[in-house]
Amino acid sequence: MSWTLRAEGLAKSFTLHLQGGVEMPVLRGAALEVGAGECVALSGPSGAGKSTLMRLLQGNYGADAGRILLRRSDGSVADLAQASPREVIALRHDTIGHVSQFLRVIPRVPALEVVAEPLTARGVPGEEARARAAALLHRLNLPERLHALPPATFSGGEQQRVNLARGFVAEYPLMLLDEPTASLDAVNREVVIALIDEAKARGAALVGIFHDVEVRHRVADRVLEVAPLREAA
Ligand SMILES: Nc1ncnc2c1ncn2[C@@H]1O[C@H](COP(=O)(O)OP(=O)(O)OP(=O)(O)O)[C@@H](O)[C@H]1O
Repeated sequence: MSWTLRAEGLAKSFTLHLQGGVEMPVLRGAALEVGAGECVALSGPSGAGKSTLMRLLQGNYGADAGRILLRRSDGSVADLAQASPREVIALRHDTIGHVSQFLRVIPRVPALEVVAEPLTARGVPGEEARARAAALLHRLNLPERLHALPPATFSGGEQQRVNLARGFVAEYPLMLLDEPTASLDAVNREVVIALIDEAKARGAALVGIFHDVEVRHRVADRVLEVAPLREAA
């Protein structure tokens, strides 16, 4: 199986300015390879560095050392760890899909537009993009009356479903899922499990943090243990 994500030798420390600039290492020599159609779950105790690793894979944090190789849909390979801010934005546009627990949106943009945006940004005509966005929102049981409203006032679970629809509406080679079912009821949790299975079937590589053990068990092909550094040392 060919890899879509290959990260190696990743290191990340934080500088604690409130404690006299002391350096706190969180990751050292972290490595992860994920193939097309595979889902890897990050596990490990609270504070071990799972979210930090996810942020590195998303290009939110710069790595102190290491490589994050990504295979784009045209077969070319990019190193996210060496990418310029402009290249990071381009990779998020066409290669890295992301679903976080919390929705960050531009104020006053309706939910339907929030979900359709990754498609229109790729050149899909507006009407088709909105139709695909609406179909996904329906599948996630978001009431139609909410589609035209900005999600700022939505409940936690409604916002999470908008976030999920935005993440799954376009076909990214790599999907990063940070607690994608945290605020969902059992019915919508099943929808998310089906969306993950479909993404795997079309050849996406997925990395997720799933605190819901049943969800993790059902979607993950492998579990990567992230061990706390100070205990590991
Ligand atoms: N921006 C930051 N500045 C300083 N320290 C940070 C920062 N982000 C994370 N840390 C620290 O790095 C360590 C790892 O945090 P991280 O959020 O990656 O853990 P986690 O495994 O995702 O934990 P949880 O399961 O509780 O979400 C923690 O000790 C945390 O306090």
